[in-house]
Amino acid sequence: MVKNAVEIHDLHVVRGGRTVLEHLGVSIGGGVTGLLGPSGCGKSTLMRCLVGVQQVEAGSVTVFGEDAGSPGLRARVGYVTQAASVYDDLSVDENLRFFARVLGVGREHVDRVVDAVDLGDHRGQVVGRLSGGQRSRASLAVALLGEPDLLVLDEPTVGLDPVLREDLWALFHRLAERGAAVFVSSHVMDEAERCDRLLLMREGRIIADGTPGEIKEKAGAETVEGAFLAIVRRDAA
Ligand SMILES: Nc1ncnc2c1ncn2[C@@H]1O[C@H](COP(=O)(O)OP(=O)(O)OP(=O)(O)O)[C@@H](O)[C@H]1O
Repeated sequence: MVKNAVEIHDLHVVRGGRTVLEHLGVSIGGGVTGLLGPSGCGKSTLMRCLVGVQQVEAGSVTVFGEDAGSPGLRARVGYVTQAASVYDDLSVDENLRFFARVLGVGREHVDRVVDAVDLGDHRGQVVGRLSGGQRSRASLAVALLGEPDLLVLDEPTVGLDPVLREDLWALFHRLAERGAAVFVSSHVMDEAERCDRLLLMREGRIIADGTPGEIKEKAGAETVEGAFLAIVRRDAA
């Protein structure tokens, strides 16, 4: 199990003249860590910092001891954005074989990741004709090709039906059990319970950090959503 996959210190990000992340500090280790907060609170921006594609005003982000985005991290970090990152005019198989070549991994990995995301029945189908959920699973399959030690998943379950959501969360836990650090964002509070550790975010700051149980207990709330509201009200008082 990875202990401190990610170390963030005093991270400050301004986008479009607005402060989006405010002197944020946090470490992320093994297991499934959820980043939850309302739309626009800065989740995607934080994830972009982890993979080294966000311009930052101040602070540092290291991943496995190296600066985020370093070439040495390329094979160790898998990143799935909200937009599908596969080619629409290629089939699932063709996409995976192409990315396997780019990443320098053997073809046998294609079978593994197709099974992992349960796209076996759609291998030969052109991605442009898949449903939104199937397309996001194809993107996830690409991210799994290199067997990353850190998986950064930006709202991977948006638009998926409850059964697929359940399957994907089970997959995240299987990956974490095999030793990967899995960092998943969501703005759906009912996904919180599925995380080993939760970071609640609001307006560029982390306002709670703990297991779902710890966060609820500390806030005196029955649900994570209730805890979020209680913390916001307490902060405003
Ligand atoms: N390219 C950009 N230029 C300027 N500002 C941006 C840009 N992208 C995002 N922002 C702003 O940064 C803030 C944080 O956006 P971000 O996408 O990180 O939020 P989020 O929590 O991921 O939201 P969502 O859940 O809706 O995806 C928002 O106020 C947004 O308007």
